[in-house]
Amino acid sequence: SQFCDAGIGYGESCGVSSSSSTKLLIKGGTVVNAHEMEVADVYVEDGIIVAVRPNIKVGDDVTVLDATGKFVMPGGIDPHTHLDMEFMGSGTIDDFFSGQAAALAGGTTMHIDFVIPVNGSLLSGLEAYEKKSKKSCMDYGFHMAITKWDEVVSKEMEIMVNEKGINSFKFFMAYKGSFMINDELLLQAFKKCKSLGALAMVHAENGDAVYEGQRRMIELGITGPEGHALSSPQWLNFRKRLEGEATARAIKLAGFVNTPLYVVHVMSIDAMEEISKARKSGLKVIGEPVVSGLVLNDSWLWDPDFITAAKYVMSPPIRAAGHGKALQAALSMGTLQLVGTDHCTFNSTQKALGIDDFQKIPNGVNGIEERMHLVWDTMVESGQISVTDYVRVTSTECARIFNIYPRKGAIRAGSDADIIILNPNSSFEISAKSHHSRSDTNVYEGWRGKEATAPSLGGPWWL
Ligand SMILES: NC(=O)NCCC(=O)O
Ligand SMILES: [Zn+2]
Repeated sequence: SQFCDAGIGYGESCGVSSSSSTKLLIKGGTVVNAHEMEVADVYVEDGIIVAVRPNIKVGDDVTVLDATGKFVMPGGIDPHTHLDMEFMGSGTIDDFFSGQAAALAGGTTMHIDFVIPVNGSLLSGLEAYEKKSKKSCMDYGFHMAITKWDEVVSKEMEIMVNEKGINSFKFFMAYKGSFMINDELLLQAFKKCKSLGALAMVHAENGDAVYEGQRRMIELGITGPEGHALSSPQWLNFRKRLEGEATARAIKLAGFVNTPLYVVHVMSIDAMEEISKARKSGLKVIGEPVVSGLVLNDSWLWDPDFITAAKYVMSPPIRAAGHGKALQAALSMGTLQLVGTDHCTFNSTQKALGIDDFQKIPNGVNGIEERMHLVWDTMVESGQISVTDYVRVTSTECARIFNIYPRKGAIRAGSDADIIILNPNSSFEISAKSHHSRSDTNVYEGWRGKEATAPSLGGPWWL
């Protein structure tokens, strides 16, 4: 699975400097010698784990040769990213190289990106992404975003599944006038997923009502980023309810077709409760919170400085304080299953497109570099989940859902040597000045993260 020269050491091929704590465990994914075999815990040859000390467990203190690293874990897998996507007319600032450098620096060793069709064509979209991903320096996979629905798209889905190995499709119930498809089409799309054995994913918001609410905000003279959260004059922050409504609708339609459903970027209590109800009733529904939804709150959208407020604009919107805590609790109880990022960055100049009208602010926030750190601090250090659960929600669950396990998501003989070492006793300050993303802002500016290192063996995960 190596795009990069196997002789390259940890992270270096993406310009991510490695810390001394990993140097000797795996050197360039290849080094194993007799002396090291006696004292190391995990032995690697050509990027594959060939042996693991018996009984080694996640969270054990490990012998990392010549190092002080503490916890050894399978590399993180980010189930939901947007690198190099053209979104609402403005290309994201991170491409496969910078976005992946950011991922590796933060301990995520594989990501699954959304291919955006070109003029609705899945094949053209994939072709474009295959070209872009030549700049790749770590393992990746693809989901396909579906931005319109017709017979051609339906046929192309067959090609995606049968010939291209892409078997998860994201449908947009929001972004009226661009990506959104209505219920009639969504039902057909779910039926198609069912017939192909593919996984249907949804961006769940009531796009018609969000559109209407946004227009009302503009009529009321609310043109700033706070209008993004407040898209209805009836109730403050009514928009979160529209996420719950759409989540329930998608669940019911998928249930009607009897096909599993994956809800991406679950941001509100309302949506989470719908997922919880569905799972209790036996429906196959997976809920993915993203880091921004777990740890941030919408107060930033009221910041008087436009550039500060605009960097927090994403959809569904970051919610009022309280939603994040509830999503954390749901993650700890297994109501929500895994943590993604929806990493989709725009720099200040791009965000400034919406200076007079919040509807024109490109939607998206960073997170791929911060995911492992912030989930650790928020969930493990606070005592909400164990170290083992941390591995599950950041790595193993994703590998299982997307059929990558046990090649990824485990430290065992035969698995890829995507290993990270996290030192909970050493931390650093997150900042746009030092992060690896190309964005000139960071929504976690000033937060702290724990030191982690990751190898950088890259390429499509299936090679
Ligand atoms: N989430 C977001 O605001 N940006 C990326 C596009 C999407 O997934 O909705
Ligand atoms: Zn989305």
